[in-house]
Amino acid sequence: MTRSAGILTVSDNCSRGLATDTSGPALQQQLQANNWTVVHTEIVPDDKQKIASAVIKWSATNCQLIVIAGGTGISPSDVTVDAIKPLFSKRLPSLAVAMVIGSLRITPMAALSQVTAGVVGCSVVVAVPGSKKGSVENLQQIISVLPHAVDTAAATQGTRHLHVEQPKEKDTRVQCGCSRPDNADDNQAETIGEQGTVAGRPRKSQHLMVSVDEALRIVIGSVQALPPRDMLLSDVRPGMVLAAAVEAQEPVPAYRASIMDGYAVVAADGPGDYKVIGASTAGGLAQPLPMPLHMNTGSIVRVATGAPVPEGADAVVMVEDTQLLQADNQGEELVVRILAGVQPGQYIRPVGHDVSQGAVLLKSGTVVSPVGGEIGTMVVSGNRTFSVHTVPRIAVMSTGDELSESPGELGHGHVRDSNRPALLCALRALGVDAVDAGVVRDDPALLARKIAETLEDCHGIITTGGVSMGERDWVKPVVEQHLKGRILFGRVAMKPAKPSTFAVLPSGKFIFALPGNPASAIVAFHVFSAPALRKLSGHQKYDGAQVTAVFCGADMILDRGRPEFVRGRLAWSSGRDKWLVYVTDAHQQSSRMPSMLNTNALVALPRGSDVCPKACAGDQVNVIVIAPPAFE
Ligand SMILES: Nc1nc2c(c(=O)[nH]1)N[C@H]1C(S)=C(S)[C@@H](COP(=O)(O)OP(=O)(O)OC[C@H]3O[C@@H](n4cnc5c(N)ncnc54)[C@H](O)[C@@H]3O)O[C@H]1N2
Ligand code: MOO
Ligand SMILES: [Mg+2]
Repeated sequence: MTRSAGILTVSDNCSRGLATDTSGPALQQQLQANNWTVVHTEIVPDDKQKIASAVIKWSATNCQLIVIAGGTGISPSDVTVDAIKPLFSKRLPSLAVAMVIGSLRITPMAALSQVTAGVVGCSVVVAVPGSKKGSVENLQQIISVLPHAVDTAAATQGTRHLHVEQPKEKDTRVQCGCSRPDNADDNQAETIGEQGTVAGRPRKSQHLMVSVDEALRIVIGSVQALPPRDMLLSDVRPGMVLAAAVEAQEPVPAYRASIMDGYAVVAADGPGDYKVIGASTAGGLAQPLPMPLHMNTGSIVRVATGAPVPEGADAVVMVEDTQLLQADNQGEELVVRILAGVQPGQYIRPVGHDVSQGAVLLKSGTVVSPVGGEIGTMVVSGNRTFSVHTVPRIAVMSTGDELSESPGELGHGHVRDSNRPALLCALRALGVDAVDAGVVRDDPALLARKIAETLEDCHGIITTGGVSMGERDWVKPVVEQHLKGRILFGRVAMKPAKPSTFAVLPSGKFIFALPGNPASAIVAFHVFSAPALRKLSGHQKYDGAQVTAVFCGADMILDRGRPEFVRGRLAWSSGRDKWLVYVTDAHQQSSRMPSMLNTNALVALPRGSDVCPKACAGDQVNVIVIAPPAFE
């Protein structure tokens, strides 16, 4: 029986093409010789996010073994271990010990390596040194036990129970992804109720509580910028990101242009009376001389702002600095007096004055802003099409039997579906192609079908509701059991939005399963989904506007249980010459949609304690800016 493996080479030099990867091919040969099928190979730089991203991606494809070569040393650039450790649902320290003991027999240098192993999802991940010899020698120490290791990891995943579908399954513990099988405090394995019934539902969350930073790292590591495509300017919208630099195909202006309405003159002629021999108007219409206009010393040509300056002229005189001496009976000017002295070059924009041909006007990665400057500059460049990252197509689905879509009277126990319109609006503001996937009832089979159908033509989906501990909170089990997705986190230490969930499906598409409480859904969207969507859209800076030099306008009580994202209003205080942030609303319950009103910043408050119960007016706090700050 062959098993699947991926080999990830971590090396700055190899990824830049400055060195040849010899470890990857050597490991591939070694694995194949031991009956493994190598299904993925990739080279990434020493970059935590890129390493974590590859591991998450391969793990989501059910790749059984992931061998990472490189970045396990002790230099500052060695980040492999830091990148993968937070992803482990289980550490496998003895595999690392076996590698070290075996390698020490070969070289004392093995004492300096940080070889590591653990479980990510259903994949066993092993990090070995980057040298060809070191990587092969280390893997050799454990190669005989790896088949058993991956089978056990996979079998454990197989016991993952869905409380609706496997009523006989006793063990409610979760063994994969972000679940925490080994945390007795947080998981109550035994229940007295029959599985598949309300009484038999798990009475503790099955999902590891991760920090906001960790959750964000996982999200960002799981998505990549969508590929570029050529686009006509008329299709470019704010929020789109250029995937290639834009160079000027032509100079601007393409001809010597007048800066003023007046007369083109020969500067050396100086003040005096001159015959007007023609006109150059914007658009280059010339009368009576043919284009290009040419004039000689002793004569002048009437010019408009932006019109071509005739050949032979080297300055423009403003009409205000002239006097009309003679006109014909059709009203045409015949003789004009130049009143003031003239400097050569005055009021003429030379060719290429604004934009020189070949200049890089917009760099790759430029985000098209609503200001209009990027679109205008793209036009000016003279290009027809532009390489732009594909815009993510993201669906929003509300889940819940209680949700009403119609504006009429509400039935008892029903609530209006506010999350979906709110998130569709937030998505559109990001420049994302937002798809309304409607409301779906709390029915696992229906939910699975609707999510799968929606994802057929979307890159990802945002659902709200059904991710907590209720007996009709089906979204997490549906993702894992029906859709075979990998939940990368299912609880985050934050208030609101604790049950925020992120999962990747075997297709590589993702699900943000956000809590149903309206403020929770919107906060989680801005903290997790928005950065991911910016990255997907091609933004090079995607982590949101995290600002630190902001001060509390008034005291803010700190929550004792969880770090809190308080809905805040950030405004420039001209009186105090500072950015101050105030809580929008004293009622910050996650059920209260109006707490989002006037919010332009999420204030990231730490957990409170007896020693530090509040952030005081004037204290510096961190905020995530989610809408333009105010000037009040
Ligand atoms: N035993 C526990 N109960 C709850 C926990 C917990 O840890 N243990 N967590 C609480 C937290 S925190 C949150 S947040 C919510 C999350 O709930 P769900 O994601 O399961 O969402 P629902 O149960 O479906 O709904 C919660 C609430 O939100 C309203 N809702 C849902 N969808 C919408 C919508 N589209 N528009 C407007 N309002 C919506 C729904 O009617 C409920 O009132 O769980 C806590 N419980
Ligand atoms: O996390 Mo929930 O959003 O506190 O209500
Ligand atoms: Mg619930």
